[in-house]
Amino acid sequence: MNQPSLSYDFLTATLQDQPPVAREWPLANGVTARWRERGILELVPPQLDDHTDRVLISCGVHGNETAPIEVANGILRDIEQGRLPLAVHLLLMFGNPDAMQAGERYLDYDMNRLFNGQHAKHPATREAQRAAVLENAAAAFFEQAPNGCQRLHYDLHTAIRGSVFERFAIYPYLHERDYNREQLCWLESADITTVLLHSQPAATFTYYTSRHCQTDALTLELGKARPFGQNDLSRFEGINQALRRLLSGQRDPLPAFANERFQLFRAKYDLVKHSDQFRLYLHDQVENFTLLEDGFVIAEDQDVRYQAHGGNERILFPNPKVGNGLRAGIVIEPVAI
Ligand SMILES: O=C(O)CCC(=O)N[C@@H](CCC(=O)O)C(=O)O
Ligand SMILES: [Zn+2]
Repeated sequence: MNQPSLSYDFLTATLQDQPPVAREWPLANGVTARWRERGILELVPPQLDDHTDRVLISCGVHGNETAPIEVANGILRDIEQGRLPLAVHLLLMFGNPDAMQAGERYLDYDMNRLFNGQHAKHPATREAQRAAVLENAAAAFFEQAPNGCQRLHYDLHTAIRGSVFERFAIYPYLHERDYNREQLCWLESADITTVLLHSQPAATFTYYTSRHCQTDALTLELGKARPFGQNDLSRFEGINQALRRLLSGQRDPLPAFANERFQLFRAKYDLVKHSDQFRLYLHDQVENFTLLEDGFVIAEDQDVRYQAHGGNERILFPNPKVGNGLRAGIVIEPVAI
């Protein structure tokens, strides 16, 4: 890749594993680009001080979730060409380039189950090595953040199934920290009002940066996963415009948080696939957030039976094809904060 043509070429260069000729080069409007690793680019704004916010945008952690990659790449192109000013310190990551190239969720192991140190348990997989690279790059980026600045991480995904609520966010488990209502209102400005609040630590990228880099981190599920070129990007305009406002320093005042404007859910428990005997009693067309009738047997695995209670529970990410020991779905219930 040569210096002057960054944006679309950065995606192409990432896919083809071609590093740029220089590690640092200037873009329009006084922005500096720094190549960190394959698929990891830091953009330094022209005005940098102790209050400049740090924003990590990651996408392609699952290689077949292409719409967020196209959105991020469009933003990158507009910063490069001077159509979008940059007012934050930005780290952009294309998560799993080899899986993106192959059009697959992952090659050896689901990378979003390998953060928070879990990569050490699967050292032979390509995703473990990449997860360690992403963790280190994120940690280095946020370690250098001055005390007074906001640390934000948005990990952009699309889901395997259709969804009762087309777009939703996932808040990683916060331990003793409280939910950031401003972040929830920012989501609303991106047309996302459905949020799952996780109830336990996880090996996801957002849990890692939230816990270890003190970020306000959210996994965003922005629609259904489709191959490159087959996305209707008009359905992603909410997040596209919200990210552009954030990056360019347009901070319009947001209305105060109120539970009534959101559909909030908490994760009650995971359906875990313990063995090859795991049977899921939901057909492939069942959408995310489908209500589960009281008493319905959701899944069975040898002597374990997962059964719905109360009629208020819903199912999220049901997937019987995951590896043994992994989450094959989440049972959730409504909550207010
Ligand atoms: O559609 C699916 O079944 C999975 C979509 C997806 O990749 N979701 C993320 C959610 C991460 C989280 O629970 O915080 C994942 O499964 O990694
Ligand atoms: Zn995903």
